[in-house]
Amino acid sequence: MTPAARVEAAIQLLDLIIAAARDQGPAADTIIAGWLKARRYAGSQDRRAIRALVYDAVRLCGERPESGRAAMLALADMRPDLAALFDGSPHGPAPVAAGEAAAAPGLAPAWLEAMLGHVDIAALLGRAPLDLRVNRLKTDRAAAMRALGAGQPTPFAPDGLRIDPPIAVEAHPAFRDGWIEVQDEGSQLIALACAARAGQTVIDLCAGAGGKTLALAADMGGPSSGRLIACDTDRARLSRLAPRAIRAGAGGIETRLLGGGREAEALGDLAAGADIVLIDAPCSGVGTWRRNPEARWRLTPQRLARLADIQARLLDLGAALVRPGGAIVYAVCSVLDAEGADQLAGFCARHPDFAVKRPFIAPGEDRGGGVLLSPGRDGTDGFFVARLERAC
Ligand SMILES: C[S@@+](CC[C@H](N)C(=O)[O-])C[C@H]1O[C@@H](n2cnc3c(N)ncnc32)[C@H](O)[C@@H]1O
Repeated sequence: MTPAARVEAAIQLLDLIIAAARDQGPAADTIIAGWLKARRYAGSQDRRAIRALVYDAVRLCGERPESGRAAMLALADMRPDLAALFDGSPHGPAPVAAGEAAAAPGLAPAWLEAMLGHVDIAALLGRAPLDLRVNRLKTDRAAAMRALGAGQPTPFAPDGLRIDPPIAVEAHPAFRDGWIEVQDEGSQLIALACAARAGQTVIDLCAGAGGKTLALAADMGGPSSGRLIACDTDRARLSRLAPRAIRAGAGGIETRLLGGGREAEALGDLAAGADIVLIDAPCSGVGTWRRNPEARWRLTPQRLARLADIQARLLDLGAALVRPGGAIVYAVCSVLDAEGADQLAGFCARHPDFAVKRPFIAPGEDRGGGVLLSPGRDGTDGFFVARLERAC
């Protein structure tokens, strides 16, 4: 493909990504993968170049742009090499018309930027390294580093490896043999905040495909040394846990599919019985903008309010599941107070029998009783995490 044709391809992709963000369609990565799959003529260099153009343009535009072309023109305003490619050549973008507007550069939609004064927003939009968690049920960090021939220990999580720039690890024997899982250091720290131990009853209330469940299983020395119950309302996600657990040598994890709004019924037998309840709640994902920068075009104040309602409900559900002396660990991959510090304040007002404890010694910044992790400060994705201990 010519350089101009790559720019035109990126414009077409941006149009799809903008529409998907407006209509709650698929994520940018999924759109790009599908689009490229259907265009076999694009070679590996074309693919890399198109992907880079798309993500550079997405990162540059804080508000959702009018069109892919407006987004690419914003990038071209900063890069004369790109501007020169709007030349009307075959398969390339049409020349810029007189008065044609480029999208305005920015960090985030104005309403969100106003809620993010306490974090480095530009760092939220930076490029993420690849973090791995070494599976202690199978190996240790030094052996995994030797097997991979790459990586450095992450600064805080004892089983973390950071690979920067990222490499494809899914095809590596160490991955196939269950030695490693792809997991941001922040997620590893959340599992560590649970301090799950052998013999305990641990509920992962929003387990998804089990990323943190597997870390909890490793901390428990394997789930057969206690009870580890992974729950979610999403059948497809939860069904991905079993094969991952087998690969990781962590068979025996119980799974429970919950009905949305009827979660308490499905968990009645566990009332006041858990040592630990991890609530890795559904959230806006503001803390993962490094990986999904277009997510900032999806969020609306209404959607944020709906998420906050679900989070408060899940916290109350968690409170009913914890035994006296047990703990809830509440986490969101968001740095918005509406999903973090404000949720914690509401919970404490509703449940005076719980006390807030710092979930780990380092890293993170204290915020409203919990801890905020952020890419600018801690090098992790953005998270809010809190540990709530129930009085004996
Ligand atoms: C942040 S994700 C969890 C990620 C997962 N813990 C991991 O480490 O990979 C939030 C999960 O909450 C689930 N969820 C949404 N509403 C729920 C509810 N009412 N009860 C339980 N899980 C819910 C979603 O399906 C989603 O998988």
